[in-house]
Amino acid sequence: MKKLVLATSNKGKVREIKELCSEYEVVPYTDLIDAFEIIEDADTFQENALIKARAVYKALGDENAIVLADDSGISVDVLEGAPGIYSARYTGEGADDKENLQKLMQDIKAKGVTSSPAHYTAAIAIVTKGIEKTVHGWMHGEALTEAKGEGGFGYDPMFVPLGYEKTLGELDEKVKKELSHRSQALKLAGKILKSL
Ligand SMILES: O=c1nc[nH]c2c1ncn2[C@H]1C[C@H](O)[C@@H](COP(=O)(O)OP(=O)(O)OP(=O)(O)O)O1
Ligand SMILES: [Mg+2]
Repeated sequence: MKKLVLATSNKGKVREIKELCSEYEVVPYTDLIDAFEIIEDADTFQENALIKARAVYKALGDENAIVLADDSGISVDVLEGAPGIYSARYTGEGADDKENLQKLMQDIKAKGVTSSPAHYTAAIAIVTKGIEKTVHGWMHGEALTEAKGEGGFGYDPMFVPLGYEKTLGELDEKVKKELSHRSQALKLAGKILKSL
């Protein structure tokens, strides 16, 4: 079984990527080396995913390692696409998921609406010997001003996927597994991984 090293410290991502890449041995990099800070200072999901994958590839010091990074976030139409690449830092550096979720609901409410069209983006970067590739996936839907359910992570309790009436916090995890930005991007990443 080919080993994929994940350049992430987000447990929700690790859980989902393990589920979605079951034909690989998926290992978070922190199982192999000490966690270190990676500054995600680019302007796009794509570049930030590459920054993470390159940093971990270099730190591992194993040229045959295959490293996969995910940079993702939610963009809300009524907020002109915010928080976008700043989703993890919406309430500041070191913010937690709950604080970010509360702020996003408040900011939508402050626009005088109770929901807004929104979408998640995931950029996946794959870095290995002589190769750097990126792909994207999206999930469209509606961002609510009310959090419902405990499923998923991050902004999922306030996000209703297009075609559904419940949030990702409430829906069976199979729905997210099928539809998510991450699963769409990983389907494409799978084609790259097969060619390695
Ligand atoms: O499926 C998702 N369901 C809910 N929320 C999500 C999802 N996907 C991304 N998000 C949110 C969480 C975080 O606020 C930001 C990702 O930020 P992002 O920098 O890519 O990840 P992170 O800092 O948590 O971990 P790391 O950089 O180590 O991979 O978007
Ligand atoms: Mg991050």
